Amino acid sequence: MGHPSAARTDAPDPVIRTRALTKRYRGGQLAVDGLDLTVPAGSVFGFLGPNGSGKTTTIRMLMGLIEPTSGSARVLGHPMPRASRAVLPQVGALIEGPALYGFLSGRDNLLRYDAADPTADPRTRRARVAAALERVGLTAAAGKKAKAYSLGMKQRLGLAAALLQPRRLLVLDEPTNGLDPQGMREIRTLIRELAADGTTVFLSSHLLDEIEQVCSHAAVMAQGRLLTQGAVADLAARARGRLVVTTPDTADAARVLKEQGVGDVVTAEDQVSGDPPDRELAELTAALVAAGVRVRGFGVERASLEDAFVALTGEGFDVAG
Ligand SMILES: Nc1ncnc2c1ncn2[C@@H]1O[C@H](COP(=O)(O)OP(=O)(O)OP(=O)(O)O)[C@@H](O)[C@H]1O
Repeated sequence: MGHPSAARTDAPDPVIRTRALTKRYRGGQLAVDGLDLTVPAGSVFGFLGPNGSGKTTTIRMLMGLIEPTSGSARVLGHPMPRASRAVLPQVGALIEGPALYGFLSGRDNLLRYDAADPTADPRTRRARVAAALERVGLTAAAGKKAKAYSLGMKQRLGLAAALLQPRRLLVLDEPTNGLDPQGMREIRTLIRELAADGTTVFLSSHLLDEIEQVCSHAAVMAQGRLLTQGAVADLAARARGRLVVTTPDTADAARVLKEQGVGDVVTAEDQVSGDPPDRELAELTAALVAAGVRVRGFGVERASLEDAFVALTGEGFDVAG
């Protein structure tokens, strides 16, 4: 610290960094509130939050589509929206569903899209379109009219449009929204492949399990504010797992666990669970056995990202919508 020129030679600059980024819409709605986001290079970064938590508003600010009310955003090291013209050609974006012409084939949609891009080389257009179609698995369907495409195929065509040029960053807003499980799997596989090629992927989602499946890093939003961010493994590990005792003697077990300092003891059928105390678990089993509790199972269940979310907010993750 204190030596900016030396700092530059350290870890690569984050691909996205925001400082106190805030957006208040004209109607007065505070959609994003003092957001400090850091997206490391090479990550698959999940931007997680229930509907209305400010994800799309943040993405629109990052892409220079709307001005922040206050605070700042840097993408690929440059300030947005000021450096949009330098930054956006290096960013592939899929926001609010791809804009497609239904009467054109998938291939012709991409040719047209590429022709509208002043930075795209017309001499390599056909080859780049063919490569992008191949990349998303649409080569066989390339001649079909886009209106005949399934939602999943349309979404893949949108991704192909984002991949017509080499990109350092892909920004995908709810890329699996509305897709059936098969379509979701296809998009997730594609995201993993793109990340393996070294592209940083920033994707928003309201699905916890999606983030756990594809992302290396995540940020959790609620009501416009950042609750936490970091490596997915660390986020889950930060939430302590639940101690679970399986026994026919649930009332006795619950009493003993409380006496032993276990918090938040909950009984459900033949199981009693609670927050594990900071002490030797063997002492707990000994106390249970000494009290005559028949212990059929005893262990600490690994915490999931959902546990971490619940621990942070004190409420469940709303996956509705
Ligand atoms: N153009 C707008 N004018 C006024 N308020 C808006 C506008 N766009 C979004 N909002 C409000 O800002 C808040 C955040 O919305 P935003 O779309 O960013 O959330 P989100 O997390 O992306 O949710 P979703 O997944 O539903 O898109 C919401 O309360 C929303 O109603």
